[in-house]
Formats: sequence, structure tokens, C-alpha cells
Amino acid sequence: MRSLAYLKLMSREYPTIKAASSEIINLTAIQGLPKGTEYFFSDLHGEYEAFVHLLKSASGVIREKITETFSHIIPEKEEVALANLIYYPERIMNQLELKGLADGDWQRVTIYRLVQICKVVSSKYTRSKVRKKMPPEFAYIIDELLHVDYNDDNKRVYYNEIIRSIIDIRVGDKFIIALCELIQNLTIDSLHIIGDIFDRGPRADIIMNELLQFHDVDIQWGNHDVSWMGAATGNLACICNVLRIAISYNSFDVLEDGYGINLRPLSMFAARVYREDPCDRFIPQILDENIYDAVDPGLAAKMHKAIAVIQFKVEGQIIKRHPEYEMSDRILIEAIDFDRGVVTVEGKEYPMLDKFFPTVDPKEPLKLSKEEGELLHTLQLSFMHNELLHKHIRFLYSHGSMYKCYNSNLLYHGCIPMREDGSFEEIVVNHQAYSGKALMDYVDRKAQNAYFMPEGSAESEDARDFMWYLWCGAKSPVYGKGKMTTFEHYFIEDPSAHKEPMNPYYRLSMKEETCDKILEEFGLPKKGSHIINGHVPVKIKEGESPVKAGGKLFLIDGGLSKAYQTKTGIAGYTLIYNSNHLALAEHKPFDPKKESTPKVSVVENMKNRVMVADTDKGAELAERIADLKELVAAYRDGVIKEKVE
Ligand SMILES: O=P(O)(O)OC[C@H]1O[C@](O)(COP(=O)(O)O)[C@@H](O)[C@@H]1O
Ligand SMILES: [Mn+2]
Repeated sequence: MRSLAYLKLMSREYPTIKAASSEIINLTAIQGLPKGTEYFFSDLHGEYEAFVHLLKSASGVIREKITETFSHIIPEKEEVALANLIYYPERIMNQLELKGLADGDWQRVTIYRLVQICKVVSSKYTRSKVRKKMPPEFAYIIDELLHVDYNDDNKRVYYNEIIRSIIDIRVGDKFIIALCELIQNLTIDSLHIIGDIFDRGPRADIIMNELLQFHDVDIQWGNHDVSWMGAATGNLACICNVLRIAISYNSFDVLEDGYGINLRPLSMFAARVYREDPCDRFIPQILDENIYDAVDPGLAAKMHKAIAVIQFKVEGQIIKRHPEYEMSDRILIEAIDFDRGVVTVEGKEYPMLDKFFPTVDPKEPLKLSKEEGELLHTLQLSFMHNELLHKHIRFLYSHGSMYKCYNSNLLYHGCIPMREDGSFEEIVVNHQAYSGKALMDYVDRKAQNAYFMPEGSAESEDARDFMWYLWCGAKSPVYGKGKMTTFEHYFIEDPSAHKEPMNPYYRLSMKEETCDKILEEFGLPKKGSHIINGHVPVKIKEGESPVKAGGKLFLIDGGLSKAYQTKTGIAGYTLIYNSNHLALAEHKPFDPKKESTPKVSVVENMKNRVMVADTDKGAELAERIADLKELVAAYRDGVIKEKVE
């Protein structure tokens, strides 16, 4: 039973019995519709071109709908053209207009075809839901076109008249764009990003701008996202980390053009300090050329080394501040014997591949030189006072979390840390142990604290440091590996020193019983639930499958990141969950000049078609309906009076 105060509050929205009743009817109708289609992506890693294309094309589904609707009626070439128009309406319209091809005839045929597609993709939604997705200025007309009976002669004339007048008053192009956007919007009902939007690829900022505009999206943070979130809070190690990774992939555009971070102080410092040093171990990998900020690879290598050295120092300082992180054996810059040019890691001595450290004082290796300190301060200011970056980071907070339970699926990026024996790994804070779901909730709260606690407070400092721990700490659920061997990769030749042991989770979660245990921990039923995981690239070409644990676990990092495509052999996955099935779309490397359709395989058929009533949204609607019924009863009993104007 709701309180009277609550019902009174509701009565503001539904002031009469009629208003409340018609909402009950509306919500009940929605319950009876098939559920909307959910899309899952992970590990986008700045690959904006490929990702935006997947999003606009609904990972091949729009193309499928076009074929379903028009095959044998229109030539394939025209189907492709229609598909491209739906994905990129403004761009394509501009091109056609320049060529004089977007004339009235073309507009008429195009509107007719788009309306047909729109009918197909809107068929499983209520009229009111579809209408809410339309731009208000065209809502009435689109609604009419979608529902006119074309077999009725009178209506056919009416239909043709509407289209004619749209073209006559010269809003045909705007109308076409509205229809294309509506089709896109209807095809993907909700979008889940299982982490790692940032790093490696060219423009994570462009991806964030797309996500910001998307109608329904949630994000489960990945280790790379957490590192950027930490950087935005001013965490020095995270700042160095995001800069180091961007420079190592030659991604200057995301920093300078994307976020407007001025790298000149760093480049001047690096050019001076490492003037004679070729910085061979730091030559950036070039996967994409910069469009706006081309930097000479020699200078980039110097910048890369400069920021890496600073990172190792400030990381060491964090580790010293936090013995509870149990990472003192990871302060490798202190384990260098500068006279002999060797470093000792876990009791084993290795020769250093680079012995030139002009800014490191062997007696105090963690101390920043004066210039390094000043440089870092400048960089910190540009991360902390960066409007666009903070807009994006706030969105990561408002739409993101460590994990999400949604329609009987458990979504997270990395892992639920486990021990070899299958028990959940713990983090102990103030004598309180956190493991499993409690650990995920604890980490989530810490991440919130890092951004939202007042600057300078003890909680805020502690939480900010913790953001770096999340990036690479052994018990971090977003990282899931025993150590991060960044230092070893730069300075040690022996590949055995580069190993990063995976948390036992990754072995144990291959078993159905482990997945059941995890699902249970998060309050989800064993039957019909799934875990959806990113983070670890699936090596398809070595025969690995993304479907694990008898279909309970989906590992969907298929390598959207170019840097990992040689490992996986494909260019990413989309997991698609509609009312009939769960399907995996496997993508080929993105080529803007070539149309390619993904290989789609259904991985699980639903026993019965899943209706809105069966979903989390359905449960919310049921609650709402019950509340509205109480409100109607309160009106009928006179406990609350109708507000009639
Ligand atoms: O979440 P991811 O993509 O696995 O990233 C973390 C990994 O990236 C690395 O830093 C290597 O990065 P690169 O492949 O970009 O050089 C590993 O040391 C670390 O385990
Ligand atoms: Mn990751």
C-alpha cells in the first residue's frame, strides 16, 4: 500500500480518474508487446569510425530489414544506397544535392521506401512509444503515413497528397532525415557498453559524443575508462597513464583536437631532456595517422619516455602511501641498479634495455625533478579544468557503474575476483572484508567518491588514489590480472617477465557451476540468466568461441580495437538480444568504402517470445499500474479529490 502523500504526489500527474485509467490501459498494452532489442558492445577502444558505423547500421540489422522489405522489388544497388542513406542521412543528402540527384522524384520514392521500413521496425512498439521518438515538427505527419491503409483508394490519394506537399514546401530533405533517424532509433531499443571506450584507438571523444546523444544507454566501466575517470579527478598516475597510452599509439588527435589538452609543455620538456636519446624503446605504434596533430615519431618517442618515467615515479608514491594495496614489489624504478644497468624483479636480475635516466636520482628514484613536478602540475590543471572531458566523465558516472543486472543478464567488464579454490577474493578495509557483489558495490562507491567528494577531503584523496589501483591492482574487478608489466615491457627483453597472470576467475568461469554461483551472488536466477563480459580478446582464429560455460557466459571482446585484430582474427562482436533470441554478429574490419554484412549466429532461442511484461521494465510498469489502481481507488473513495479545471 502506498502512503497518502505518495498518491497525492501522483495525482498531480493524473488529476482525474479518467487520466489515471487511461494510463493504466496504456501501460497494460505496453506489457503485452514484445520486448525491445538490446545491443551489447565492448572494448570500443577509441575506434570511432567502426563503432559509429555499427551503431548507425544496428550491426547489420537495418540492412536485413531492407532486404526483407524490398528484396526482388528493387535492385540490390538501390538497397545499399537506401541503407547508407539511413545510416548517414545528412552526409548522403548533401552529396546527392551537390550532384543534383535529390530532386522531387527521388524524394518521393525515398520517402515512400523509408516509410515502408519504418513500418517494419516500429511494428512491435505501441503507437505512442513510436510517436515519442519522432521529432515534434513531423510527428503528426509521420504518424499518419505509418498508419494509413494503403488498400483504401481514398486514403491512397491522401497519402500521396501528404508526400507531395512535403516536397512542394521544400522540407523533403528534413523529412527524410527525420525518417532515417527514427528508423535508427527504433532498431536499437537500448544499448549496453561493457567497458573500455577509451585508449589505443584514435578518438574515444567522438564515441562519447555519440553515446551522449543516444536515447537509452548504460555503461559498465572498463579499466581504461576508470583510468580516464581517475585522470579527470586529478590523479597524477592516471593522468600520466592516459597520456602515455595515447602517445604510445600516436593518438595525438584525441588529446589535442578532442580534449584540447596542450601537449606543448611536455614536448618541450621531452625534447630538451632526451635530446641526444633516440628513445628506441618508446617509438609509438602507428595504427592511424593523426588528422589534425601530426607529431614527428622521434619527438613522440621522447614524449612517451618522459611521461612513462614520470608515471613510474608517481605510481611508486601512491604505492608507498597505500601499503594495503600490497604492491611494494611493483615499485620497479627503485629496483634498478643504476651503476650496473640491471633491475631485480621478483628476485631475478635482468639487464635494462635502456639505461639513460637523466631525471632520476638513484638515491631517491621516486622524486620528481623540479621540471617534472612543474610539468605534471600544468597537465593536472588541464585535466581538472577541462569542460568537454568533464562532460564526458560525468556521463560515464550518470550512465555507468561497475556492473548492471538487466533483464536477467549480469553485465561487467572484467571479472568478479576469485581465488583458485573458487571462493570470491576479498578486499579488507577497516577490518571489513568485501567480496563478490559487496566488492563490486564497494568499488562502485569508491569511484563515485573519487569524483564527487569535496576536493581535498581525506575520502576524496583516498578514493582518487584508488582509481589508479583499479587500473592495475591485483584485486581490481576491472583489471583482473595479478600485475601489470608495463615497466617490464619497456625495459626487459625476456618475455617471461612480461607475463600478466590472469585472475583464477578466467579459468573458473568457463564452468557452468561458477557462473551459477556468480549469478546467484547477484540475485539472478540460474536458469535463463547470462553473464556478459568484455576485457579479454577472444582468439577466434585459434578456434576460441565467445560463448562459454554452456552458454551462460558471453565474452564479447572480439577486437574492435585495431591493435588486437591480429590476435582475434575479426573486428568485434555485437551481442543482440531481441524478443526471439540472443545472437552474435561477428564483424569484419571496417572499410568505409566497402559494404560488409556481419556473420550473424543465433546463440540461444527463447522458449517463448519475450514480452515487455517479462522484463525489468515490465516489472516497473506492473508496479506503476498497481499504484495507479490505488490512485483510482482513492479518487473513488473521495480520499483524494479529482482536480477538474
Ligand atoms: O584492458 P586491456 O585492454 O587488457 O588493457 C590492459 C592491458 O594493456 C596493457 O597495458 C598492454 O597495452 P598495449 O597492448 O596497448 O600495449 C597490458 O599490460 C595490460 O594488461
Ligand atoms: Mn579492459
